[in-house]
Formats: sequence, C-alpha cells, structure tokens
Amino acid sequence: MCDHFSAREALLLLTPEQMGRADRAAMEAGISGSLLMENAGTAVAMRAQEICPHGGHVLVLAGPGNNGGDGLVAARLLAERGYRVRLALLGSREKLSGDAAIAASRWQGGLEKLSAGIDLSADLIVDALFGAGLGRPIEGEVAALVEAVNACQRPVLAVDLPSGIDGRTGCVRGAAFKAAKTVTFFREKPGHILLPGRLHCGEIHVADIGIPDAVLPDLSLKLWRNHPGLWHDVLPVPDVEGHKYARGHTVVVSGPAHATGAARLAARAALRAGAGLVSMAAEEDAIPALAAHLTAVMIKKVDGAQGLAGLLSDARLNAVVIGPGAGVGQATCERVAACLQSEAAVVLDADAVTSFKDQPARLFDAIEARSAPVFMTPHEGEFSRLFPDLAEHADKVEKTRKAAERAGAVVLLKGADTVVAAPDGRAAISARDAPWLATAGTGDVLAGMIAGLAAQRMPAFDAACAAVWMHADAARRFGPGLISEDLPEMLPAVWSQLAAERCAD
Ligand SMILES: NC(=O)C1=CN([C@@H]2O[C@H](COP(=O)(O)OP(=O)(O)OC[C@H]3O[C@@H](n4cnc5c(N)ncnc54)[C@H](O)[C@@H]3O)[C@@H](O)[C@H]2O)[C@@H](O)CC1
Ligand SMILES: Nc1ncnc2c1ncn2[C@@H]1O[C@H](COP(=O)(O)OP(=O)(O)O)[C@@H](O)[C@H]1O
Ligand SMILES: [K+]
Repeated sequence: MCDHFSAREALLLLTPEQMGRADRAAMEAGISGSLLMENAGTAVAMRAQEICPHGGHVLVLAGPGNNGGDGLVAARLLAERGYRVRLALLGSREKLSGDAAIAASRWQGGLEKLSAGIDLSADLIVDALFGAGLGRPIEGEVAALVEAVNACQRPVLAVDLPSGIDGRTGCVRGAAFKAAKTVTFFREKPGHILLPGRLHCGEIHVADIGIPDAVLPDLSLKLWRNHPGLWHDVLPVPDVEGHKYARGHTVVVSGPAHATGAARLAARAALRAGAGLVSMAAEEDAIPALAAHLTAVMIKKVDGAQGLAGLLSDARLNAVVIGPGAGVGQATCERVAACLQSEAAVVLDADAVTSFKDQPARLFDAIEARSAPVFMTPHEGEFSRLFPDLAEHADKVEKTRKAAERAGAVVLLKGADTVVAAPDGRAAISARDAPWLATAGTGDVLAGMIAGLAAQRMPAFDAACAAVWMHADAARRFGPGLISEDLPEMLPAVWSQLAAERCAD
C-alpha cells in the first residue's frame, strides 16, 4: 500500500466473516456472485501477467470452494491471453458448486489431480486453494504440497490470502504458502497485516470487484490499518499566534538516581512530538543525574506520591508518563494512583503496568473513577502480567480490545504488528516493518510521544495510533544502526512529511 493519505474508509479491515456479509449485501443489491468471481479472477490474471512474461507457464492450484473458482477464472483468462496454463484441482470437478462450478464449466483446458508430487516447473504458481473459507488446519498431502511449493523458489501469487493463513488472526493453520504477491478483494483483511500472516503475503493488492462501499455502514466496522489517513485530520498543528502553553505541558515521572535514562528518552520524545513544555518530576536523589543531561526539559522536585499529586494538581500539566525506569513495586503503584487522581491524560508504561500484576482491579477501578484518558503500552510480557487470562488468545485484535474494555484505557499491545484498541472497540493494526525498533528504550520513546500528542489535546485513540505510526516512520527513516536516542531526532522529518502531505491532500 502506498504512503500517501487515503480515505479512512479505504483503511477499514474486514474479517472473513464480515467479508462474507459484504459479498451477500452486494448480491442482494443485484450484483451476481458469478460477476464478483469473474471480476476477482480478472484481477488475479492481471497481476499474474505482471509477474509472468507473456506466453509463460502458469500453474494454477485450485481448491474446492470459491477461492478455487477465482483461480479457474484466472486460468481461463490467462490461457485466452496466450499463457500456457496447467490447472490442478483439489477434489473432483463434480463436487464444485455454485459460482465455482460455473467457472469450471467455462474452463476448456485439462484438469490435473492435485497432489504433493505434482510437477511444479512453472514461471508462476497461482495459489487459489483456500481463502476466506479456510475452516481447519492444512494437513497431509496438501500440507506437503505447500511445503514443496515454498521450497521450489518459484513466485507464488496468492488469491485473497496465502492458503493456510487465517484471515482473521494472521496465524498459520498447519502450513501456509509464502507468496510474492497477494490479490485480495474490496478491502484488506486483518490476517494480511497481523503476524505472521503479513510475512506470507508479499506485496498486497486490493482489487475492486464491484462490491459497493454502500455496504460498509451496515457492517459496523471498527478495525483499520494504522495509517495517516486515519488520524491526519486531527494531528495537532501549531497556531500561527499560538504560545507554548497552548501546546500543553507533559510531565514525565523519573526513576530513581540509577535509572533516569528511560524517563529522559520519554521526555525528549514528548518535546519532539510537539508538547509546548515538558517537565521531569524527580525525587531529590535523581536530580543531579537529570540536571547533567537535560536542557529544554525542566526538572520539578517531588517528594513521594504525595509530592507528585501536589505537582499534578496544577491542571495546566495535562499529560503525564509514568513507568519508564520506575521500578516494580508498591511505591510505583502509589505514584500511579497519584497520577490517576489528576486531570491529566496518563500514559502507563513498563513498570507502571507490571506493578499492578497482583492487583489489576485496583488499577482498573482507579481508571474508571476518572474522565481523562489513560493509555497502557504493554509488550506481550507486560500484557500477560496484567491480563493473564487474555494472553494466550490467538487473536491479537480481540485480546487487545478485551483488555481495553476491561481497563477502560487505550491499550497498545506492542510488537512488530502493534495493535491499538480503545474501550469502545475501535482498533488499528500497525503494518509498517521497522525491525530496527527492536532495541532498548524505544518503548520509552513511544510512551513520551503519546503523552506529547495527548498534551496537545489530540483525541486519545488517534494520538495512540499516530504515535505508533510516527515511531515506526522515524525508525524507517534512520534505518540500520538505530538506537532509541535517534528516534526523537527523526521526528522533525516525520512531521515535515506529514505536514506536506496534509497540504497536498
Ligand atoms: N463469496 C463471493 O461472492 C466471493 C468470493 N470470492 C472468493 O471466495 C473465497 C471464499 O470462498 P469459500 O467460502 O467457498 O471458501 P474457500 O474457497 O476459501 O474454501 C472453502 C472450501 O475449502 C475447504 N477447506 C477449508 N479448509 C480446508 C483445509 N484445511 N483442508 C482442506 N479443505 C479445506 C472447505 O471444505 C470448502 O470446500 C474468497 O477467499 C475469495 O477468493 C471471490 O470470488 C469474490 C466473491
Ligand atoms: N521487530 C520489530 N518491528 C517493529 N517494531 C518493533 C519490533 N520489536 C519491537 N518493536 C517496537 O519497539 C518498541 C519496544 O518497546 P519495549 O518492548 O517497551 O522496549 P523498551 O522497554 O526497551 O523501551 C515497541 O514500540 C515495539 O512495538
Ligand atoms: K489462496
């Protein structure tokens, strides 16, 4: 998907079940299933022609359902256009039904029986075995074929989803093709973006097969690909006449003297994210270390949780980060409670999450009692401490949503496919590869960025999504060799590009 802004609606993700409802709604609106399949197969053939030289040898692997039907249409069109097409079918032609049977009746070529030992010598292999209808793990002969195809080094074009990838969760069920390209229809599915599914799809193309956008409202969709199109219209833009106080004041709660670095990373990130002022709340013993390093960030001396509560009673301090370097234990719980008593937006990161391992209800009750937003930024380990019953859930979107609803907070379940979920069920999945982020301290930077955006009064869900995207964009701009300190320094370039695209939009 390209990086320019696209409409919010274009970023919606449909589960296979929702896609089935969209198909049915389109058919009720008078668009026949056969036409949808013809359009799907046409889109597949077009992509095949991009990969395979004219007249080349294409092997189509067709399954017993409509995914196979799409493959049959593509096979026919490619043969008509001069390609040498072989078609291998799983199951018998007689068992095909509905639109797939119609597609088979139009196929004039031969049919091979699909088996693990089939001849794979082709310029392109089209995977039309299973798509939305994958109902169980791929096993036996078919699994052996998938492994053989993956080992044979020929390009694979997947129809809708690489067979074996669960369209809802992105999980591999048994075995899954590794595709060079995937053509999907109408909208992307979560399984294209969540890991490991994303790694099996290759380049993703979304084809318009004639399903009208008018079917979308009835589906009550609340899941998007995380992309600027989702939040660019609520990104904070400094006023020509504005002053620093109008851009909000972020407070970062420092760890003790030996652990101040994480909070400094968050503070620097909050400044670069655009907060007008950033202060570090620190106990006396941490101040020398902080003072030796901080310039634009102010230091406010606080004494324990009570001192922190006193500082935060000033309503101008409207966003606070606690957790980076905080230490796990009761003292952190007390300080978190002080933060939650304030009217500021609160970002709970790292130790602030882990400290409530044995008393999550205490945390959730304190969140329920306030109206300002709360963000939680756990990685999988921290998530499992606070939400042990959800940790093993195979569906990353669903488990993040459940956690957000339970906690009453915007939850960011971090990783290479970070999911952001709001208590009202909205969720977004990050799809930007940024492997350089896997280095110490990048999470602290993210927490600071969220607080910097929240201080500027960006709506909570949008602020979290924007921070995740900008964080990955910063990492991609820097590339190899990135350390967490580099991330805030890349943010001016990220902002400039966002501003330029906003003008061009
Ligand atoms: N419904 C529609 O109108 C449209 C559907 N389209 C295509 O239809 C696909 C969905 O079609 P279906 O719902 O028929 O489902 P699929 O064709 O994805 O798969 C269902 C078939 O595969 C079998 N199957 C499932 N998992 C299996 C496994 N692990 N091992 C062996 N057999 C297995 C099922 O018994 C069933 O026969 C989409 O992915 C898309 O490619 C497109 O043609 C666009 C329009
Ligand atoms: N392989 C990866 N690809 C993309 N992002 C990653 C990857 N690994 C980690 N990240 C991101 O880097 C950050 C790491 O945060 P965290 O685990 O809290 O680290 P730390 O505690 O060292 O700051 C998160 O935003 C996470 O999503
Ligand atoms: K497929």
